[in-house]
Amino acid sequence: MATPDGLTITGPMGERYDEVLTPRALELIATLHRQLDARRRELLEARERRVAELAQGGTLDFLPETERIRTDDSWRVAPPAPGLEDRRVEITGPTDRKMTINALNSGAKAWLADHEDANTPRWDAVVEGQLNLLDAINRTIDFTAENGKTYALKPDDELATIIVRPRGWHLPEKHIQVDGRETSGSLVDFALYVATAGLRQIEKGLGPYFYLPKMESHLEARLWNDAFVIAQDFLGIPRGTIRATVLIETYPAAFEMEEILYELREHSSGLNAGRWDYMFSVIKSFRTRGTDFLLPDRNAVTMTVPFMRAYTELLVRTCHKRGAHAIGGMAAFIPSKDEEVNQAAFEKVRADKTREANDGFDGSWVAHPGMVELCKEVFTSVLGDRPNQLDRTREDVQVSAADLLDVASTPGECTEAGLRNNVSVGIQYLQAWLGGLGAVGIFNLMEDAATAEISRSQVWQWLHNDVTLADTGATVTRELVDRVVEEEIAKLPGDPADYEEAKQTFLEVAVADEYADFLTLPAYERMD
Ligand SMILES: CC(=O)SCCNC(=O)CCNC(=O)[C@H](O)C(C)(C)COP(=O)(O)OP(=O)(O)OC[C@H]1O[C@@H](n2cnc3c(N)ncnc32)[C@H](O)[C@@H]1OP(=O)(O)O
Ligand SMILES: O=CC(=O)O
Ligand SMILES: [Mg+2]
Repeated sequence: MATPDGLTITGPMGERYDEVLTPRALELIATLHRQLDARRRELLEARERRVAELAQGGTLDFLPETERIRTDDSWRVAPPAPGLEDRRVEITGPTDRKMTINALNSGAKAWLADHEDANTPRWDAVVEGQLNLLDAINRTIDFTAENGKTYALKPDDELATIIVRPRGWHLPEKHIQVDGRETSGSLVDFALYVATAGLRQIEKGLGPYFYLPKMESHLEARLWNDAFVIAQDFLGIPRGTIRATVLIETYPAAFEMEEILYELREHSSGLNAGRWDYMFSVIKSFRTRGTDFLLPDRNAVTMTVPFMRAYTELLVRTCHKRGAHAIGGMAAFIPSKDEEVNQAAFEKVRADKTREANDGFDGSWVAHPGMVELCKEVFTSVLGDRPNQLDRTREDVQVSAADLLDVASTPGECTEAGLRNNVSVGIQYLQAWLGGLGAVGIFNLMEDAATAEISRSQVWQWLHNDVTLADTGATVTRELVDRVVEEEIAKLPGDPADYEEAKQTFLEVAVADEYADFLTLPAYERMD
């Protein structure tokens, strides 16, 4: 197929790929790459410099140089765009054909169509996920399962609004190169959607809407804003048509929430509390700083511990001060066939959503269609007929940098049970990811790239800080981790040899002295 000068596609061309890899979409990728990729790389280097400063005893704080933005009460973000006024329940999930139909039909107000945490960015998933979105928007999507069950969309007015989550700034797309360099996964996912299905959304009275993941600073938000302006001008659509909700899911970003809204204000549709990546980022940011930033077993860190509470309270306060939606995070419990486990899962999700609704969030996330009604019911009990509670400005909330940094007072212990859970989840997740599944249920919980990052980072942190386990009194050493890895693999179904690739990837990201920034980076290298 014809491609713009300097752009090469190294991935195979499957059936109908030309409907997504259109000349216009490819031209946009080349334009965005040439104008923005050098800055993207500089911003990734700035992340490395910050990590080095933190390792040398530095800290995180609100930025003095942007104080003017925080104290200027005059600015607001754009009013909610069509289809985004009422977001009391949003479902998330990957963009394969069946899940696309199920998510759109689920009764949720919005669907986060995921190219990030819940997705394995294989070339076929990258392109076919976009094709599925195009078919859904054109209402030509259908699906027949192997068991003969057929799937079709409900009428348009019953479908969730589509919000696409492109990959984070750190992820490359090796199958599309411009001027001999691999491109940014973020810009590829963004351009392919906005130049195809996203444009169709405008014709339908909606718009190309996005969730922006894993940002670490307002300068990264500025880069996205510039991408939006370039794309809107390129496509001849008015500025402000594109809308984006930013996930506040890194530790540094929690100190720049207001600045992030400001950078994107013309295109902003709010902030989301991405709790799992946030926890991962807390571990990652201070991983070499001994016990001051040591989290207990992953499952003991709830949303009510002081540092997590400070983060969500500040998020609601910041959003509503600026007229932006505040969207809650993911309770990882999913329905189970075991009635007792199922009941506990529903109770925990109800408690989580009730806390969020009472705190002022305008809506929240669920991972499974079976949880949609529950979340809707909880938020409706607080919102009633109002589409949101933007009027709850939460002026009572006062959160300091010290509150956000107060990890030390988190109750709980580091245990061998926690170590075993982290090892088993990490290996099982990587096994699924390398096989093309970016989200899976493990031990009755939804696991995705964010939750798996917590597991492998905890193992790294405990190992590299000589942590003593409360239940056994043992110190976490390389020998102990190696033994636990073998024992946990032996408990999994099938031949232990089948897990070799996942095991090696896990060891690379959980024990190697050089900490990998993201587990998906070495995993992506291994994928083909
Ligand atoms: C940290 C974060 O970023 S959270 C956001 C990213 N993570 C996610 O989006 C995870 C989303 N959830 C999922 O992917 C899935 O729920 C899983 C993988 C955890 C479990 O999926 P399954 O094992 O298929 O669960 P289960 O068998 O109970 O599913 C029942 C039905 O619901 C469907 N379903 C389950 N979850 C979803 C979903 N999120 N979206 C659409 N449909 C779904 C299944 O396709 C299945 O459909 P069927 O009955 O027509 O065959
Ligand atoms: O993307 C969401 C998260 O919790 O991570
Ligand atoms: Mg995340």
